[in-house]
Amino acid sequence: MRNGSKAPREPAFKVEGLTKVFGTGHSAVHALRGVDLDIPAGELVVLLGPSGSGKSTLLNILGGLDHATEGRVRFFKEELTAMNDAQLTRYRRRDVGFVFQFYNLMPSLTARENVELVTEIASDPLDPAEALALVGLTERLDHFPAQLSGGEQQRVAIARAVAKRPTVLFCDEPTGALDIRTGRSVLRVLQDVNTQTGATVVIITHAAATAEMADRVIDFADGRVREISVNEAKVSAEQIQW
Ligand SMILES: Nc1ncnc2c1ncn2[C@@H]1O[C@H](COP(=O)(O)OP(=O)(O)OP(=O)(O)O)[C@@H](O)[C@H]1O
Repeated sequence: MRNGSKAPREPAFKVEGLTKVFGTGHSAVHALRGVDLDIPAGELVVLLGPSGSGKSTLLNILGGLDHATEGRVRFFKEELTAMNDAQLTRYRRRDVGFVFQFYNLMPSLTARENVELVTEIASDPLDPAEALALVGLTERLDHFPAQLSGGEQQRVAIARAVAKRPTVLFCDEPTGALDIRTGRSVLRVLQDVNTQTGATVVIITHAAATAEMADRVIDFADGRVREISVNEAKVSAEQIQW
């Protein structure tokens, strides 16, 4: 049995009949067409699927950045789809970290200061140096983004996202701008965040091999879940075969 003798994990997210339509009439785009899925708390989940299949739309709704057209999303005991904008903002601030393909660091601030932007407004944050140690950047605390490689900048962005101790970390193409070796080191950091902080980590990627390190792989096609597979023998990021 997966997870040894442990009981199945409680769902962090329970998604039922989720649809999202952008626009109306002839120009309507059906980005999600009735999605049902569970994301168990503490798992590392990879979302795969062709361009335009609805992955980012799902992530944006789960992350409280966008509203569903129909259907329900439950986050533990709370219903995200019943929240107003103020409640969604509170949910994002308290529970959610985001990592995107481009790092969005402030160029005039050091690595430590970029992380401090978040820790200064979070309620029970990690120390910025501790967050940067978690991503292996202890030696780079006082470097500016221009003095860091792409992979290092992405690791600062991950430190910034995890410094507020999010319950869930959403990553949209986190290795999309990186070469294979650097991408692998960033995936390793996401794996460490998952195991060391217990955060649920959801990664969108076009690199199908990333699925090898996931607990669960959700394959999208045309706004629907095509397949969900549980990975019985996940590997560490270094062992991924590209
Ligand atoms: N704000 C928007 N307005 C109109 N259509 C949108 C909007 N956002 C997304 N779409 C459309 O919804 C569909 C799903 O897009 P989405 O970005 O979720 O796909 P994706 O699987 O994440 O693609 P990619 O891998 O290229 O990022 C696409 O047809 C897209 O053009």
